[in-house]
Amino acid sequence: MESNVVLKGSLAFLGLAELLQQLGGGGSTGILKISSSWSGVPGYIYLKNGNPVDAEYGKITGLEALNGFFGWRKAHFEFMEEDVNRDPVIKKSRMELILDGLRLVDEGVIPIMGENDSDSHKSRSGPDQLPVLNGPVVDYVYVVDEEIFQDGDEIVIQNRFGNWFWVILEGTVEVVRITENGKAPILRMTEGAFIGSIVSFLRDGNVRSASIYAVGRVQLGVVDSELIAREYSSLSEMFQNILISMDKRMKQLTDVCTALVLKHSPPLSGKPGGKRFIDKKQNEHKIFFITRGQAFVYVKMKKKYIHLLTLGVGDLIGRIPFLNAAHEPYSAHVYVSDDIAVQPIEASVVEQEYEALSSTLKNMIQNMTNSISVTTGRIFDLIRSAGQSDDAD
Ligand SMILES: Nc1ncnc2c1ncn2[C@@H]1O[C@@H]2COP(=O)(O)O[C@H]2[C@H]1O
Repeated sequence: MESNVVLKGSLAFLGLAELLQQLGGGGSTGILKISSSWSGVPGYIYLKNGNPVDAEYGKITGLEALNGFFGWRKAHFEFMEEDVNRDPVIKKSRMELILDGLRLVDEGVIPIMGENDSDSHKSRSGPDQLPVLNGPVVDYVYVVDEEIFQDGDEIVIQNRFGNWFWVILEGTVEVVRITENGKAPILRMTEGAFIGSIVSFLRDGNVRSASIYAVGRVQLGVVDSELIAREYSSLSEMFQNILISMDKRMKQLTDVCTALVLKHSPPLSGKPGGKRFIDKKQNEHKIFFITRGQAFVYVKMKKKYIHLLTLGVGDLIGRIPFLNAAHEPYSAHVYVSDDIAVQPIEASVVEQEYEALSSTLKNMIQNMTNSISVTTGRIFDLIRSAGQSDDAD
């Protein structure tokens, strides 16, 4: 019974949001059991390939049960790796679940269990505490060389050219955006995470979008980029465009995160312009490429709209179910310019192509979606902590 427990600890140290990110990054399948002395019965979250598919708390199941767990602070967890044969009752992406769960706690919709109110923000990773991005077990088949870096070494230098990749074999690195206003630490990455932009093959020279430093001793595996480049060039144009658009999303999020860390240009608030394009009921399961005009992705927090992304021609609107990388439709609102024109995409066609990829390329794509998810989580934490001083209004 005890042998398949692969991770256990306290939610007071590792909040549920961070725990779900970690299990998600590793693509874990199994059951997360949460126990608290404040509750008579334990709760369960069922994960398949890193995504919560169902949850149970007594007679409460699905999304309602899962949301409630965001309010559990003085609780212990155990993750048991095993097959999960449940229909996916929870349809939202991991990122949407985390963002919504935290928002519902902030808004007081989900009560905090086992803690007095003044402590309620403490256990979540604070604005100065960097989230950590991990990855699945490393597949050594595509590792052609190994490199060692010591604490503080600069592994990647922002704005330099470079289009090779590493996978982290051991240790932790920190991603830092350098600007004229100062250095903005964005997040940390550890075992299994990839370093390097996935779309770098497309350009003559990939300009590094951030600097990366070793935190302690780090061992990196150099990824066989020729192998990846060959596979990448065999992808359909549509699939390549999806990856390019996801990479753009990640870079824009890193811009927003940087501005928040450096406390420059507070994120735009107020009612967005343009017309509403996508919401929970309408277009829920649809995906589109923009063929003309622009789309603006906003999240609503504490009655304010925060402008996260500007999407243009060739970009994707909507969520590809297995990719887990979009904020809309559940956690974000999309507004569009008057001249917008879009072309629908069939998710099943994209999925077929994805399923045929090598596990390495799949891992690299998942790494990008995890980066989007973790960076968004950090943005929300920064906004929340900045917003706490506004709460009095
Ligand atoms: N927000 C982010 N989340 C995760 N990794 C990032 C983020 N921003 C930059 N990086 C990493 O930092 C690297 C800098 O060089 P590249 O642009 O080639 O690829 C980038 C990514 O690997």
